[in-house]
Amino acid sequence: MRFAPSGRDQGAGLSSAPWSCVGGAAETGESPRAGGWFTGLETLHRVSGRVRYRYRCRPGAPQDRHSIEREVGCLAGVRRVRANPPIRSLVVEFAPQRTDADALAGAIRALSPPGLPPAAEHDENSRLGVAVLSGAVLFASRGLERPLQAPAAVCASLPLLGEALADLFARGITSHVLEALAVGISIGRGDFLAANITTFLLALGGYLEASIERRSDDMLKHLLRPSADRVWVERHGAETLIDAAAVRVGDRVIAATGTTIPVDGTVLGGEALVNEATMTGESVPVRRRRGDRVLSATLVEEGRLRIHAERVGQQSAAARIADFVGQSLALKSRTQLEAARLADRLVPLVLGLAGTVGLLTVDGQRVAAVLQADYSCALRLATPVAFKAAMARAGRSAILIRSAKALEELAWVDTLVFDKTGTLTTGVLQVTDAIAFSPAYSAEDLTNLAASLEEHYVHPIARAVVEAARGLGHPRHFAHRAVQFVVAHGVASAIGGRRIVVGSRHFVEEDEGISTAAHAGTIERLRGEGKTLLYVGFGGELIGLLGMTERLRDNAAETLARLRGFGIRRILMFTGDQPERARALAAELDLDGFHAGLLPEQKVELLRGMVAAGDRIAFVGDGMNDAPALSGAQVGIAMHGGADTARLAADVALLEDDLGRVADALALAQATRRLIEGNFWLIASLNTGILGAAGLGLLAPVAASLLHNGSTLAILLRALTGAGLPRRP
Ligand SMILES: Nc1ncnc2c1ncn2[C@@H]1O[C@H](COP(=O)(O)OP(=O)(O)OP(=O)(O)O)[C@@H](O)[C@H]1O
Ligand SMILES: [Zn+2]
Repeated sequence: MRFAPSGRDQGAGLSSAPWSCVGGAAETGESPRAGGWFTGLETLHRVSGRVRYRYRCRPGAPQDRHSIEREVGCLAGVRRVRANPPIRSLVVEFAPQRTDADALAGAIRALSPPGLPPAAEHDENSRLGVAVLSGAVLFASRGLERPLQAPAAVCASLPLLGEALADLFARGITSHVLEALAVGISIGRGDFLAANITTFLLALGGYLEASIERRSDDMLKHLLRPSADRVWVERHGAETLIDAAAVRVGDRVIAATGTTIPVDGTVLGGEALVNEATMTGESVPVRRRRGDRVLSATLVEEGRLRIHAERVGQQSAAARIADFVGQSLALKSRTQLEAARLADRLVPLVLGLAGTVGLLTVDGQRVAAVLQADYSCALRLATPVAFKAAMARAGRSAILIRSAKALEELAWVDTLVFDKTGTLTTGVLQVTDAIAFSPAYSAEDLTNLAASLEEHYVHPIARAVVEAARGLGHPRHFAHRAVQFVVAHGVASAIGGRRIVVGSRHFVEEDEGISTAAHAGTIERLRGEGKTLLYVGFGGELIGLLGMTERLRDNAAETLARLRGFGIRRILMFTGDQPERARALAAELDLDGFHAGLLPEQKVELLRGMVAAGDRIAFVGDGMNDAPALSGAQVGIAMHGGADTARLAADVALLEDDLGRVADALALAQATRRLIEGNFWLIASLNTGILGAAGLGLLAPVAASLLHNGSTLAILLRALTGAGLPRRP
């Protein structure tokens, strides 16, 4: 049997940092598609700290002992789980001070089955069914005998009535209730055409929305798949890089700074700060060490872990991604929330108007006509549909926009802050100089030494060094101890018992106390040539320098010009590189300012200060050290090809290595804002007109329904087709 790992020791650190699991809805209570794995759960027997349930699984959901024990074992306070599927018995041991049998039962009921497709597809299909049914009724009922028309209309409107009743009990009077009331009055008055048209148009609208929602979900899911295709594992005592697909349960997987953890498992050794935002939405990293559970698709921000793989490949990824997408889609924009709130407030208004008209005129026809027109369905639907259409459009332009909220904020941005390496410059650096100072090492040795360490990391500099070593024709790997990565400084390890460091001058000189004074001349010469320098210190001595060049992106100037054209007031550069390089580039690109020599925390501090001062900032970065900054600005934009951390911390991720996409994203966001504002205006004026005319008795219910629903659909279609949104250039 498997023990829930959190049960081994209820260490203080562990219990204060509950890690989420698949279907961890029980903990967050927020996943929109939570629930439904266990349809029946009966408490059979309980004593302090132990409870036995009889359970029943939803048909089609996983029934195996392993899945059940694993998922239930993830719940807060659970120490140990034993499931016995043949007799449907589930024994759970828990920490009584943290939970009890009833709370646990609630949490178990709220679990969703791992790896099942989200409910959106069912929703879409059933809505299509309803739309087809009501459409058929609409067309057929003209030919029906009069006495058959009533039951047909009632039949077609049943789903609507059901939804309205459910709403009425759960949330009070909503637009669904108004719609049902209007349809009901029309049926009561024998106006079946009006009833059928309304039912059909509402059903069609519902289907369209579900369909676009599913499509944009699918796209996001596809785009968010973790990128790691090669994984370091420890086999027979040595670390080897293997295909992600070849990782097996029981493997010892190594995950280091800047990479996504490729498996679900338990930490065997090492220590790291892991960002579990993909799972929990919480972007403050948590410390993970021996005995802790870690989850695939979460990110190692700093440190290094040896992990015993318990779930690998699709098995772990599928569920994770579904969860993540659910979370990000649940993140509603302010506009969307405001529209929904406004819609709610307008419902009683329409109802009041209908009541007043009814009292004044005692004319059922007028009441039904007034009830046909309300603002809320258009208000409620048009905004999210426009956002999703824009997100889908963005996806086709190789821009992944994480949420409606991100898109909305991007439209308001007035300041852009760029990171340098890999963002304004191409992510590809070239090692041009390898200069050895010690006679014991040749220039080739120097490159090979540095590459032996750098091959373990993802950073443009690391990549350049590894490429340079490959380019030597006979790369040689120096056996070294585990590599330590110091963010924004460099890498360190030990070879033959002596410490080796490769990194910035600050790192080597100030942190490691290795003097560079003896080689000041060479350093100055290379810097004068505009080279980015890497210092190699070994055994406390500077043994050499690697000089690299980087190139501005071809379209950097053009993109910045476009951004200014979109109304961006300020364009800045924040870089970890030296001021000399930064100044030259800033002058070349005519930036409004720059800050150089920054550590990641300093980038965030600067951004926070600017946000506090009222700037609306988008930060564009690519590296793993950019993750904090990406979440520090209103909108974080991650370049393609950057570290996983950047991609997952970002609100907008570019899927092509093209800086121009930043301007495209901004153009799209602004166009979306215009589209939504236009829709607002249309909805308000059209429906006010309809309401007024209906109240004055100028519109029959059929006409009101056609006008209202027709215009609502037209507005939805306008949103859906993204009218006015820029197409992929
Ligand atoms: N993998 C690495 N190997 C060696 N040195 C590194 C490595 N990563 C970073 N450094 C050193 O730390 C410095 C700062 O790194 P950081 O990633 O913060 O900025 P950057 O890549 O130079 O520029 P930017 O901030 O514009 O992306 C680098 O200029 C380099 O000297
Ligand atoms: Zn190595």
